[in-house]
Amino acid sequence: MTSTEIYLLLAILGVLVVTGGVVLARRRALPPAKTPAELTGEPPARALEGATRRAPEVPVRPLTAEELARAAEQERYVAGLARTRGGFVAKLARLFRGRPRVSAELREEVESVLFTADIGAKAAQKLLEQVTDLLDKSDVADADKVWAVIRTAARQILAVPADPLDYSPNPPPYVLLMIGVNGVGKTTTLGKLAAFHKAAGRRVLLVAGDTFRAAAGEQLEIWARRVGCEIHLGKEGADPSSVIHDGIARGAREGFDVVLCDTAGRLHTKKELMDELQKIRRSCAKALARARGVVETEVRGPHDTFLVLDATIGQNALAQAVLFKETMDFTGLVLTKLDGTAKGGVVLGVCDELRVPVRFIGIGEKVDDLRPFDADAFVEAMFGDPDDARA
Ligand SMILES: Nc1nc2c(ncn2[C@@H]2O[C@H](COP(=O)(O)OP(=O)(O)OP(=O)(O)O)[C@@H](O)[C@H]2O)c(=O)[nH]1
Repeated sequence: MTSTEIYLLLAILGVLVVTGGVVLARRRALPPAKTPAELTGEPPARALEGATRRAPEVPVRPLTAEELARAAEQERYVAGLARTRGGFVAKLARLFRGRPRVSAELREEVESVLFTADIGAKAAQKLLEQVTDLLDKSDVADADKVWAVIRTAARQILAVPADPLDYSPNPPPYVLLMIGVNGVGKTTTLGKLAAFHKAAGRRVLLVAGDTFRAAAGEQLEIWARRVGCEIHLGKEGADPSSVIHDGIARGAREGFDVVLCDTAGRLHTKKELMDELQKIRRSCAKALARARGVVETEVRGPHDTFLVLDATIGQNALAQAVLFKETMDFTGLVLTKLDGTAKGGVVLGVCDELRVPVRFIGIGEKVDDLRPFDADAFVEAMFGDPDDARA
């Protein structure tokens, strides 16, 4: 090796040593690489988990028994009112189908549906006014808005202000008189009501005040056996006022919580039969006054009198109720057979016209096919989700 070659080799070695020293020195000067924990600021275990973690799963809370019962109840309500929903509500829904925006021209069509529905002219007018108001504000309105306006107006009509029923008067028993035209469902409703009270733990006495028709007493006896409650029967052809008076007196004497009195069906046009109802009402007052130890004039009548209306006759039920009211006071309404008719919209008509609360509705013939009336649940079942109804 020549001396030149030796110098060259030494120079290369020198460069290498210096470069290596610089790199080592720089490495020492750099802080160590951060761990995932240090980068995220989380404790080490959680930070490492985080690298493989998915979005947190929201635990599905099982429904409570109460929520399940409520959902089942609404489902039953909806099923029971399926035919009613198929009436004017379905017709309205068809008008809005496929029209996300509706013009004022639709007003006439809405008017025609409402006024041919079995909801009575006044209720129809109220619903129409709401729709017109909305359409007047602009040339076109969102179909959803029109639908919502109809729902809200229907709810306002149905929500007749009323105190909740008081089944615990002091002293007991609570006395209810059931009245109405023949075949509307008085006896059946009483049987279902007996079951309703029994389930609530009340002692129930049924009173067979329909002494006109022998089969009526037997029908009520069948209900009493089915429900497991007692019955007070008069002789066939006996004066219904006296049978009902004695039934209430027995109810008070024997410590019943609830006394439910049936009456014979009658047409509101038959004066003598309507007079008989007045006499029955006075007998109730007399029996209750005795039970309370007060003078008769201090009691007006039974705690409640329910007029039963058959929804399948539509607007005729409304006319019936108006005429009944002229001669006999009633504190509540029961609309039966809503399961079998597209004319259930009459509920709107009677609520609007009479401003007497609907207390129960019948949605079938079975013992549990009676429902306390609830305006919200009814509107929900009738109008439901607009998209569903318009589909
Ligand atoms: N589908 C259906 N049928 C009902 C309902 N309520 C009563 N009914 C039926 O209507 C018919 C007449 O019922 P009743 O209870 O006998 O009527 P009522 O008013 O006592 O009759 P009268 O004693 O003759 O005045 C029976 O066949 C009942 O089963 C209901 O909500 N839905």
